[in-house]
Amino acid sequence: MAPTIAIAREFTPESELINSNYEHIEITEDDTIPVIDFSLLISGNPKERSKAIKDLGKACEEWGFFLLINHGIPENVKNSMLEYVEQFFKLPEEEMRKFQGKNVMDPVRCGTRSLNNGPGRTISRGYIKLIVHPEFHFPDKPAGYRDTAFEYCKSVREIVEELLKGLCEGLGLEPNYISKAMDLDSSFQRFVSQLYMPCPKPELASGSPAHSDHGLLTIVTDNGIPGLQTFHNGKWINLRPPPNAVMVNTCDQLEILTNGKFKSNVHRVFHTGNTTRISLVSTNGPSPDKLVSPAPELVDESHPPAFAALTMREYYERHQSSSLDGKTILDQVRI
Ligand SMILES: O=C(O)CCC(=O)C(=O)O
Ligand SMILES: [Fe+2]
Repeated sequence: MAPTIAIAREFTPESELINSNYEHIEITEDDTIPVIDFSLLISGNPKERSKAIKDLGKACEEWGFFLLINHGIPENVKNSMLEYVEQFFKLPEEEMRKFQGKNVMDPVRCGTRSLNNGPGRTISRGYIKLIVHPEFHFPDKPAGYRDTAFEYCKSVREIVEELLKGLCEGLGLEPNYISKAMDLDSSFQRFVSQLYMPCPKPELASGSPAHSDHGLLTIVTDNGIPGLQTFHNGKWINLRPPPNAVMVNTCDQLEILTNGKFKSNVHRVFHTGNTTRISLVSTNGPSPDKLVSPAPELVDESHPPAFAALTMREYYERHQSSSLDGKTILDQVRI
């Protein structure tokens, strides 16, 4: 079942391990995680919509994270996607090798990642990372995966567009401000699917490192096996979303664009136990060649520009070729 191919940069030699600032921190639960009802956001009822817009802005300011319900992604599409991911990682090694990719900007990359987070603390996960917009790159195996994924990624873009409209309105900007300024007709959308192997020795478990995402908003769903944690008020919060909710992260370029008003979310995966976690992660960002800097409308004497401009492409390249610990890349452009 375990995929065995690997990409060199995905292995971090012990000598290069970063001493994370996010280790040895309390892990807790929090029942005040914001929940946004998408049906109210797109509702024709102005009162409902304006309440949803207010809650959405508050979630991005205070958490950089929220659960989204009534989002309209059909349950059967999500379930098929999860099944296809499982089938994909069962493909024979020589089939998978075709999708391996060679460098971080390749539109199709898959492999395994073993994270060596200290003596005996190794986890294994299979991943496939695909650029799905403006051009749709996707493996042709297993049969049906590509077509279902096309629908799934399109639904995600539509949701993101509506969320961004709501966020713009909340900021006092024209609803299509971000869409126009960041040329979202050719938005940079990436689809990542990860399969976290069971970790039979829970005391040794770790997961993907603490990081914030590139892009504007990330939409995450999973197979119901928990593992994702968000960093909030100095603690790690376990996320246990109800099955009908998707998880949404505010990402670095939304923090840049809003000149720091919305905070990108630091999160990680901490997977333990005898179960396999599968996640579907879609990052949604500006058009690859767009220079991303604070919106002039959100800059004034008391809010000087907090970030230097960088293209989406360059930001992504840095993000993919660095060892991340929290907001590593955002800190590089912070003024
Ligand atoms: O696998 C997950 O649940 C989330 C992974 C993640 O944070 C990412 O791919 O950026
Ligand atoms: Fe992430």
